[in-house]
Amino acid sequence: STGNEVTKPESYDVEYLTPVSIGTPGQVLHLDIDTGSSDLWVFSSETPSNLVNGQSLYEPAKSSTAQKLEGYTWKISYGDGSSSSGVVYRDSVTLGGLTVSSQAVEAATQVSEEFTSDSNNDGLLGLGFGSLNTVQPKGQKTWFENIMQELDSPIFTADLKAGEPGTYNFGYIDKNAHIGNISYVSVNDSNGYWTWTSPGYAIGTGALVSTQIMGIADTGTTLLLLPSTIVVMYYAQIPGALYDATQGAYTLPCSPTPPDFSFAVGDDGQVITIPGEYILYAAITSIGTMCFGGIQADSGIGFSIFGDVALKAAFVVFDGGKKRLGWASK
Ligand SMILES: C[C@H](Cc1ccc(C(C)(C)C)cc1)[C@H](NN)c1nnnn1Cc1ccc2c(c1)OCO2
Repeated sequence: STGNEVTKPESYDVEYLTPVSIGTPGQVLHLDIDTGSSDLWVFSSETPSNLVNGQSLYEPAKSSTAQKLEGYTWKISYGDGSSSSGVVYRDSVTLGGLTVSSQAVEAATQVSEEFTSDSNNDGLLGLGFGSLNTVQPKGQKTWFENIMQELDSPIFTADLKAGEPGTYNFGYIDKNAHIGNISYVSVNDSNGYWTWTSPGYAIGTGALVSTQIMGIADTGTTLLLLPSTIVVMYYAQIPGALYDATQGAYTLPCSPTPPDFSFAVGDDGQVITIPGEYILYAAITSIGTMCFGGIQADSGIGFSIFGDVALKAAFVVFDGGKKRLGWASK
């Protein structure tokens, strides 16, 4: 089988939300598909009402196929400092027309302020590797791990776009969604992430700098987080760019458009070029002269993060069968 689903960007492409149907009859929630985590958790009837602020709720009591996993709990904290925790059900979960009849659905009984204030986000659907799942006493498989063997091919693809809806495809590669060939690189899943190594980068029209950048392909992170040395080099090319200690981030003038940023994939010379305008993230001053940089340092994380700023410049194949990533321009 194959499937596909549209995913829509929130403002500034901070995240992309995808409709997912849970339970019988289906309860549609809009989830943040996140290849950098492996819990499927949702706002629910068990989320204290003072922590709910417009989100849609999963109500297991209204699903004839919901089964409570007695004694099972989950608790997750994310790299941005946000967190959530709760209890666990098994229920039917349909994404892109594909149904997993017995998927672990983690109902939140606690969410941090960042989730409460994000009214359109009803939860996360992790598509990392199951080893990252936080359910106790037994870790649960992701939706993709559960559907994989039914797919024509054990893959899914991400085609995120700047400021417009994109697509997740499951089980097939849409040849019309990419230009030129797809370069594949091996994935090291030992830390549970889609971890790969880029052999180099280029700034603007400059020559490729050969250096290994080890990072994760992460649909759930907004920005491109790279080694500080590369980030300093990039912003050094931009008059007026500066590290704003109060924001803890690099900022740059909102015009003119900054240089493109390219990263190499594989040993066949494939490069993905991020247009400079993707690196002009939100304006930080009301007069709109200075912008938040879409490239920031990965300091303290231990690896780089190829988040949405990078992913929306590419067509990306997440190959669960061969544990590899495919990158193509589009
Ligand atoms: C942050 C997201 C997970 C998330 C998504 C959305 C949200 C809100 C809805 C409340 C907006 C919170 C959290 C990411 N997903 N793989 C993630 N989950 N765990 N680590 N990361 C990536 C990381 C890791 C480290 C860092 C970082 C980022 O920013 C700064 O330092």
